[in-house]
Amino acid sequence: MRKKIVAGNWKMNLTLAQGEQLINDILQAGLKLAEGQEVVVATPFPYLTKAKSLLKNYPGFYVAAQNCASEKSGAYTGEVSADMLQSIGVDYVIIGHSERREYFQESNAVLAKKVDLALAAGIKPIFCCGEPLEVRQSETQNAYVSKQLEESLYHLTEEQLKNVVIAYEPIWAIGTGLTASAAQAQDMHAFIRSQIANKFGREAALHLTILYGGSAKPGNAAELFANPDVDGGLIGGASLVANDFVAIIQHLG
Ligand SMILES: O=C(CO)COP(=O)(O)O
Repeated sequence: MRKKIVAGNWKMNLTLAQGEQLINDILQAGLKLAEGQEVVVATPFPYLTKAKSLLKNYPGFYVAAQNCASEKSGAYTGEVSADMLQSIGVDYVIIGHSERREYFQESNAVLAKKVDLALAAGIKPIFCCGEPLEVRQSETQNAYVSKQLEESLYHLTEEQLKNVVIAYEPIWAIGTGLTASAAQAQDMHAFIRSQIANKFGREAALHLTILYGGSAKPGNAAELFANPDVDGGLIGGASLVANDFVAIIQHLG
């Protein structure tokens, strides 16, 4: 069966000391992860090594970067490559978060290159997709998301896709307190799975972990995770509070 994942995206928050405290508080909760369940913490780049060393003796706990470069190496001042992330033991990398798409003009084509470099380095991409409010209001979200998948993932082989996680994050629900309803999440996740089945086959689609992100919190996680095509969450704000993050993980079931 496919993996169930709760991933915390810290974004550009916390000092190293605060991040360390947060991880220690999460570990203190003594979570018992069931077979196939994973917890991922996506920290800022400078904390990844520390996060990895704190989590390395805890089976089922992994670290993620929040981005990687779209080039392999070379004169790209300020960039961090997938190979560098691999060399410090990073397990996952978030690719195509809507904040990167919006503020750093990351196109579907650039994201396809990042996905390729991450996979080549042995790091699993958490590929984000999701529509802005006006697209949802015009009820064209399926076509919008489908194009994101097509242009960044459809060049992969079925074998490569096995190492990709998809996160559906409707932009209108990110940091707004507005959550997609359980039915809206399920509808989109089922749609994404059907698109993947059409392109890569039924087996690949059944194996694919699809996370929901956007104002997920302890109070709505159970309802969201109860849907057959929602395999966990990518959590922003609530991942910065140990008790909330732990409560969300517990709702994985
Ligand atoms: O962007 C998100 C996770 O990547 C979601 O953020 P919030 O949970 O703060 O809405």
